[in-house]
Amino acid sequence: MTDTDNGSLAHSIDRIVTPSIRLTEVVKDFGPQVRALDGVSLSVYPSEVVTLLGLSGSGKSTLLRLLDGLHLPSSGSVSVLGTDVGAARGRELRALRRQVGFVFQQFHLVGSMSALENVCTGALGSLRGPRFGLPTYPRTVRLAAMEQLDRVGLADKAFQRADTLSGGQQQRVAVARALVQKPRILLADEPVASLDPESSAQVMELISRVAAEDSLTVLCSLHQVELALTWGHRLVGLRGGKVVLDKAVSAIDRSQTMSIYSSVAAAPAPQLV
Ligand SMILES: Nc1ncnc2c1ncn2[C@@H]1O[C@H](COP(=O)(O)OP(=O)(O)OP(=O)(O)O)[C@@H](O)[C@H]1O
Repeated sequence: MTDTDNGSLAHSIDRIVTPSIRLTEVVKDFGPQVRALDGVSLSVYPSEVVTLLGLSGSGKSTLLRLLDGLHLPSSGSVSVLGTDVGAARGRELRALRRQVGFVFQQFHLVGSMSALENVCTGALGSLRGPRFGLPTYPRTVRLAAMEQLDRVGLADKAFQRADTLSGGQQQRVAVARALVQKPRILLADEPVASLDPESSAQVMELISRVAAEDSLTVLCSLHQVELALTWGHRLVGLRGGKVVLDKAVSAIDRSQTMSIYSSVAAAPAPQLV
């Protein structure tokens, strides 16, 4: 067994289960100087929680942004829920994005809005026109938002301004906002990087719990090996834009995670092309 056996096994599994996410030989260049992803092939299956580890600049955010159409691949293909993301435009891309929730390191809440209104904004993709204030959202959306806030343990903070909440609470609001759109996939880009260890564990426990309850496929980038081993089903390591580790957490020997971080000098990140 090698450190990327999951990658080769994926070809066999793909014939039986359709992956929620499939990257095939994806290269992403930013101009002629920077190759952020260098031939990445990866399949993520329904209800899997996969964590992405890698040094700063190894390509984690780039990979996640390709899945939502925020970046286009330079070559190779990116398929999400059966849609070719690189080719999708307009209505098809909007329909795909409604099924993909995104949680960011910096929460991206509107500080002057209440927690509840921030959660309601998660439904904007399926509403017509802009909304100005909580009462302008349909009652069904407000109720669904309240339900998600309750689920993340923050019903009592519903009418509190987002910028008065702690970092951990703000991230839980951001998770509720992603959930209100009823996604099938949840992408999380270093969701706990700005949080203390206790809040980090709470947010990871929350993501893991809602993933199980809603059968979500999760791809989550992290910097902490320990969190990846505790909350993920599978760990994918990126170094210099390449997959260097792809294994079920249950099969990982902790020392293998060093392959993601070792030989830093030899890992050209970013690579010059
Ligand atoms: N929009 C962009 N324009 C130019 N270069 C970019 C852009 N986005 C990312 N890069 C470069 O691509 C490489 C991979 O960046 P990326 O943000 O994906 O890494 P990362 O693993 O998410 O890093 P971090 O852990 O610091 O967030 C880096 O060299 C980065 O500078």
